Amino acid sequence: MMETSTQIHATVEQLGRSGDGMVRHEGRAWYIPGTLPGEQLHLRFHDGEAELLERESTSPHRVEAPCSLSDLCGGCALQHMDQTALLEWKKDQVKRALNRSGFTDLPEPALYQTPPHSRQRLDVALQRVPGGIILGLHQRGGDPVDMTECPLIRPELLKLLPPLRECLSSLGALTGRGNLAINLLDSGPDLTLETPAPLSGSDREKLAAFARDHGIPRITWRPAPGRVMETAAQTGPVFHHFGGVRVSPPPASFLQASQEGEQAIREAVLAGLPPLNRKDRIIELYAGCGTLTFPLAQHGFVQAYEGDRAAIASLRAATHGSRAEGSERDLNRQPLLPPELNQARVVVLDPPYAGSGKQLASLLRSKVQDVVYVSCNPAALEKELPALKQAGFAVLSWTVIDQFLWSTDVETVLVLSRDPKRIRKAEKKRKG
Ligand SMILES: C[S@@+](CC[C@H](N)C(=O)[O-])C[C@H]1O[C@@H](n2cnc3c(N)ncnc32)[C@H](O)[C@@H]1O
Repeated sequence: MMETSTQIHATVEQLGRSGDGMVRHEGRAWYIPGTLPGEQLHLRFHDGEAELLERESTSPHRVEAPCSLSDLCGGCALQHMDQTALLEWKKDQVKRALNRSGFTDLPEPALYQTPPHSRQRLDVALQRVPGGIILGLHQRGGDPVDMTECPLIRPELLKLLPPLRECLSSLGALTGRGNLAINLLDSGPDLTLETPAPLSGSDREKLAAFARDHGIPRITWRPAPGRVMETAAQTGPVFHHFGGVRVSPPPASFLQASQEGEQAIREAVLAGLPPLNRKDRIIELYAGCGTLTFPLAQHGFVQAYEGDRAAIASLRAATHGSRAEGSERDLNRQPLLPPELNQARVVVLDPPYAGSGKQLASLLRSKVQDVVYVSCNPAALEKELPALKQAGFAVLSWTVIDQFLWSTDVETVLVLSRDPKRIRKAEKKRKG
């Protein structure tokens, strides 16, 4: 059978959720990587696929990618877009989610963008290849790309990569594919390594020597995520500070992507609290190991809930002398119920990427008037916002934080209230 192909000229209408330019052809949307809104494209459609033959015009927001790996590495989808336009696009995504959910009369948002070289968390794939290993992020749907440069990560992490590559390539346990998570903590880089085979005695010696030589307090090993971990090397205490409180995060624990992003989130959350007495209760849901708990504890008594056993154990161990307590709870299976939530003057929630599901439904049935919602996914937010609107909440303020520079991810802090007095006050301030 003869294959048919069609050629067209089309203009990119908008960016899709993955950051690819969207054009319409024969009633359907097609997504073309590396293109920007307003750009004119010459395309060929062949076998159900769109091929970019030529970009015939250039968006004023197009810039040269700061990284020579940008076409290959799947870590960044939008390095070819200037940072101001990128932040504006992220803001528009959140605004659309709010508007579609019925929140139309909105205050101006606060915007924040983290600078390059600020990422403090890195999760890289490892792959044994002839003569060594590849250490880097996956191409879109493909093999990892060796991270020989990266404009995202902190310089300390970048500097660590060449000796790390050398050390890991000498490990017998890395027989095929593996993974490495690095959290840059106050105590130094905390490494969690996954390899297909168990570590041998000689592997452990190499890791211990690497930890000693490079100021790494801890290297942990596990066969796969969720499996039992063991300490492969420990040269000193592991710690990090949240709101001035010293916490000992578990291996591969959740940490905000950058210190700057964490600060922006923290400031937006604290600024969104209603007036509080020190005795007032703040219920914090999805607390991790205490990023927001300890700063919140300076404003009220915090009851923090978290499902990850190791994370909540580290939070609880740090609560001594602070005005916070932590409880382990799977908030999907056992959401906090309205009578429990009603004890709170304000609820702060920072759910995972998928959103807060049943927990939000229970929150909306409670009498809680004030909520600060931290979201890392506008799509999940869009699913949950209509119920908040229906339950009588208004958006008092919203902050869009681009802490995942050059990716499509967006962090948002929404300050919501259904307290008529607080809503009126916010409106008065906004309009007058
Ligand atoms: C986006 S992180 C926020 C953590 C913390 N607020 C911070 O800023 O570091 C989401 C947290 O939700 C926790 N989590 C995910 N699913 C959960 C569940 N079903 N019940 C309770 N916690 C859960 C994760 O372990 C993670 O710590």
